[in-house]
Amino acid sequence: MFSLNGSSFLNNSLSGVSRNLTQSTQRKISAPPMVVASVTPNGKPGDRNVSVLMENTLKEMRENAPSSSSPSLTENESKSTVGGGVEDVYGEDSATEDHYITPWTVTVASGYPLLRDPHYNKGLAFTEKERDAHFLRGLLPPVVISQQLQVKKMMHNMRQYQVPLQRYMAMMDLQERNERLFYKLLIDNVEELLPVVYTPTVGEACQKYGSIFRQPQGLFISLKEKGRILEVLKNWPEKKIQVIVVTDGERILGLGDLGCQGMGIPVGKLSLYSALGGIRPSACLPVTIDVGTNNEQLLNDEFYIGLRRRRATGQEYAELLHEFMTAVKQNYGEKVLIQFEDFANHNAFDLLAKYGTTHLVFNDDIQGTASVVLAGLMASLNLVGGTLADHKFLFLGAGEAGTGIAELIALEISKQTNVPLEEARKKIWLVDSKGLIVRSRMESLQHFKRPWAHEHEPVRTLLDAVKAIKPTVLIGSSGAGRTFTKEVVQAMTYFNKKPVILALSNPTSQSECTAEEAYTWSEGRAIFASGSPFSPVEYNGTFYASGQANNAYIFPGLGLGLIISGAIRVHDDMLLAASEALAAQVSQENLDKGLIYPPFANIRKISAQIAAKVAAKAYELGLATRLPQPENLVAHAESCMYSPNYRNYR
Ligand SMILES: O=C([O-])CC(=O)C(=O)O
Ligand SMILES: [Mg+2]
Repeated sequence: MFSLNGSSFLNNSLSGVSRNLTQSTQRKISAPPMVVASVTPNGKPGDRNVSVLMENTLKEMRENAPSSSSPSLTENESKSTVGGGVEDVYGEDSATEDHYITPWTVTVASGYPLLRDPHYNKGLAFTEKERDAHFLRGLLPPVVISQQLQVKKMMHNMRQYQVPLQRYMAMMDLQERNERLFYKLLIDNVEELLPVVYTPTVGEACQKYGSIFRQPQGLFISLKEKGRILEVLKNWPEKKIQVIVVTDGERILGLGDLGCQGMGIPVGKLSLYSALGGIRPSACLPVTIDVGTNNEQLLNDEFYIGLRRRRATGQEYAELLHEFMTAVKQNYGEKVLIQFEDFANHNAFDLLAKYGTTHLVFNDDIQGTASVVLAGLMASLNLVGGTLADHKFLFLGAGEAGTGIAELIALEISKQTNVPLEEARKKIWLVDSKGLIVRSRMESLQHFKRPWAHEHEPVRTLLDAVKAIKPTVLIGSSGAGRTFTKEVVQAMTYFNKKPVILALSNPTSQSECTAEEAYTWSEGRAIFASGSPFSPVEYNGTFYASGQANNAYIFPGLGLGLIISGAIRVHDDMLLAASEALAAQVSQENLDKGLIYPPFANIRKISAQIAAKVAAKAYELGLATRLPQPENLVAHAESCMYSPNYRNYR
């Protein structure tokens, strides 16, 4: 299939389309196939610029309303006016005869376009036979090497770069050049490369997205596309989409409003869906909704890639989002998973509540983070003792992550102890920018904070809240760095033999404290994990390794579980199931090192376990549509996972 980002294909190979067709006909081969936009009604064979052609066609479609443009029919001729029909990849069945459709055709990639197609390119790993069969002779140097050697070489090259952003760019270039090699590299070197394609480096990449921009990745839907979002979705070259990660860029990690440049996040999350969760890359669609930005620096940046206006709000915002959500379901059906990512609080909760009942959606920052933190807490009980209900939790930050985690902990406590949810919530306290959330503040609180307003006198600072509440677990989720001060960590250590301290905010610059600070200030007693990775720390001659409490442990497996069961809704019990599955993967050996998360090196196995538990829950709740339920869900999940190994071409 051609890649939109593979401008290479569009630019280099349209003259090659007819050649491809001829060659493939002559040779009667069928792999690797490519979808090409062939001649449109108003185009000529061999026209180079398909996007212009398609643009014209679409323009024409818009100008000619269906009834006025339809050819006149005689009395006897009947035409279909109902766009229903059986589901087909190209949408012909669902278009009435009045509608224009895109005349997609399938052909076989060979020669130069094959080398430029990231889905099928293997570079120097094309075999002699493939070089003959696919007209590659002379287009490559004589040597034939294995994918393994390509990985070795790429890793060697990657390690030459000192600057993380250069590594990020090298990885993105590889993704655009040779997709399987990109995934092979990422899967085989996940611990080394996760911080490159994902947190923390992706944060810097988003901040500088405009200046490092080379090729578009993902789908950009801006206010300019209002009224035409369905058309925009149809421009995407892949027809079978299973997961969409969408952001509006308003709260990128803890970095704030990065507008359209937030695209790095959906792209990064989806590369993890494939590498960590085994979802086929072609089934993943990154989307950024551009409603403007309130980031003055970006508005004044000559390299900014987004709409140069302030953010749309209210009805204008809601309408664009609604059109998007409707178009997605219309185009991809009921079972496409939509992950909301890095929306600001004021939209995140409302979008989740609004679409949670009509679409297969979840919010990664509210629910994915909650699930990963709950898993870490469950595992930490092996080190600190007691049950969840025996502990007292204090949060700094009462936004998506804070309240999402708090609610999932309360739900689990309520299930374990049979106390009402309201009772379970009383073990959990939250501090926001105005201090401890208490009953006397109720009137002025945003709705998502209200369940946490317990009876207590006002407390202004985090340190005073630690002293007043005496929590056993301290969780940072405010997006503000350096807020777990020495005094705060020392107070936690004063009240607890082994204080559990989670500094969740991302990227590293926004972390509430560093691993080194946590271990030093607690004199090596803290059970510490953080959203962004930290290297092991030496304190008093002992090495302390900390886990990464990042939703990257959860969403790939959760997504896989939803997809293999054909789930149509996300249920909180699935998040609890995911937490239990992840916690069960923490070995005694991990715990002995103070780790409350398993190493990322085993993540595909872990994702399969999570997927199996999530799928089992979907079946149990009657939310699964893929029937019958496979007997061994773990084996089934593993068998469904995408492998990046090169395929052999006929
Ligand atoms: O992206 C990450 O590393 C975790 C996350 O969702 C966030 O910080 O918003
Ligand atoms: Mg996020």
